[in-house]
Amino acid sequence: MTYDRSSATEYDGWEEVGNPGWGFDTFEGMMNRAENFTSFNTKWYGNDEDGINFDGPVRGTINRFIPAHQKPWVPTLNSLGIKTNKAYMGGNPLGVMYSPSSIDPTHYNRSYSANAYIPLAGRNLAIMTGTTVAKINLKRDSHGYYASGVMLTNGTVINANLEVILSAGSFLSPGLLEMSGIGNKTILAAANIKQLIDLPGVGENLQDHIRIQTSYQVKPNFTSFDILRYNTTYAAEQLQLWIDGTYSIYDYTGSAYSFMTWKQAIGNDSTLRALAKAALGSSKHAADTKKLEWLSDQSIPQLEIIMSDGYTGVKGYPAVGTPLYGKGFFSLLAAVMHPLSRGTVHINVTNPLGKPIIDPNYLSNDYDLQAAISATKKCRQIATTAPLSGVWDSEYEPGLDKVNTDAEWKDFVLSTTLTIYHPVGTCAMLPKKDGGVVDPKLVVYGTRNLRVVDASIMPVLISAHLQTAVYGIAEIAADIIIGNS
Ligand SMILES: Cc1cc2nc3c(=O)[nH]c(=O)nc-3n(C[C@H](O)[C@H](O)[C@H](O)COP(=O)(O)OP(=O)(O)OC[C@H]3O[C@@H](n4cnc5c(N)ncnc54)[C@H](O)[C@@H]3O)c2cc1C
Repeated sequence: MTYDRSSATEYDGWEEVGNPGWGFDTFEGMMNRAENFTSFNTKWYGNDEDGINFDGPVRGTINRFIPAHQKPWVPTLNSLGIKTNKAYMGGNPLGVMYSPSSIDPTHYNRSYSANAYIPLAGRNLAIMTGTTVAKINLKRDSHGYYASGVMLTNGTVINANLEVILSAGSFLSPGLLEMSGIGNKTILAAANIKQLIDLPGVGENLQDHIRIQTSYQVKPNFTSFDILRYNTTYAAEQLQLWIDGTYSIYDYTGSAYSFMTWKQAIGNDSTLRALAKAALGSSKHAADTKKLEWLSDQSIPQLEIIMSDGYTGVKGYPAVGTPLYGKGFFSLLAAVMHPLSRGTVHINVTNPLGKPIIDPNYLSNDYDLQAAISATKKCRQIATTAPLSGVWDSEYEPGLDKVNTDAEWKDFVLSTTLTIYHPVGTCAMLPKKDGGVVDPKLVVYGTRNLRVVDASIMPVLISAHLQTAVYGIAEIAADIIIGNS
């Protein structure tokens, strides 16, 4: 439920790679349209000059529940040179902050498209739950291919009067195009699907944020979120408070965030920049060239570190019966904002209607690996800096006595790196010659009325969690479609 935005320069970058009308000037307004912001804490945000809005459908809130051991977060980052940023939704996210969550403060549930937008829809919206689309039906006339409708997995055909909008997400939209005969000839041939439109960019260009974390056992005088794992009486009481709409630990969402450049995080960033240059070689791909450019731009975050309450690492919460069972922890989650690895997602050619084959290609170059190592070391530096150093007794993962040398950090990163679930780029909005799948009107190349509207169209991964951008993309699409119809 992290609700944030990247730097203005990154949205501008989407425009610069061949998409007129997609820069921050437009996109900020589109993200604002979706947003209805409430802050209980007027010290954090509170006026629309900060790049926030108060009358859209999706609720954003600075959480009212902040654990006591999280209070040192802002002063600790401040003492490491990271300035407090109270307006980080406005195109400059660098700094340390309490981030909003997409929470509806009237009942402390998640606010999202299903409960925010659908109630606003007209009576002509029909939703078919539990229904899976097998493919888009394409027909050809003298003007070329057009989408005549979709076929469900049970064989039912639904006809389209005007157009078909594909929003199956970064992992499933490419496969639906492939099932429909749009994509790379070799993949379609292997799956026995007749190629109708040659579009080799489908399912390529997969980018994602990688996440690595360290964890700390809090001093006994602090109550961490882990209490819900081992104290069922407390958990039941708190759940009832939440159901009753009263202040409760169940209100908790991650709120302690920070975004920094490599210079801010590690000082001299020349090694990382050299590794990035070497990793990309002579690539002219838009995602590569933009990421390289952004590495030298001191307005763009390269590292995010979140203080996440409760244990959220890889080793696992201590097992029942072990000495640490019943103890509380927090974790510092680091996310590399612009990893250079690009992967793929395609249909499984031996079972095209089954799960897709995802190859995220994580840590496939020395920049990504070194960035992950630097990110994890930064987590420890933050944890061992006052006043945060005063709230914990021991580093549970990886352990102060276990990981110290470069080789140990490398092993730790290689065995514990996760995703933070931000896949983009697999139906990229780029010129066709550059590997694009959709044009700036989100129309799939080679068709005139098939659009993709989801995270897969983002051509370059941005330094933010994705939901606000997905709402912005949907708002732009709505304008384009209404303008067309
Ligand atoms: C675990 C997790 C945590 C996340 N946390 C955050 C966060 O805190 N903050 C944030 O900003 N972002 C977060 N994200 C990212 C964010 O949720 C996604 O970027 C966003 O949902 C992408 O939207 P989308 O419309 O592209 O795809 P989706 O939200 O994936 O929507 C695609 C929809 O298409 C449906 N679909 C797919 N194939 C078919 C088919 N063949 N027939 C019918 N329906 C189909 C799917 O069921 C799904 O409902 C998180 C993601 C994950 C997975």
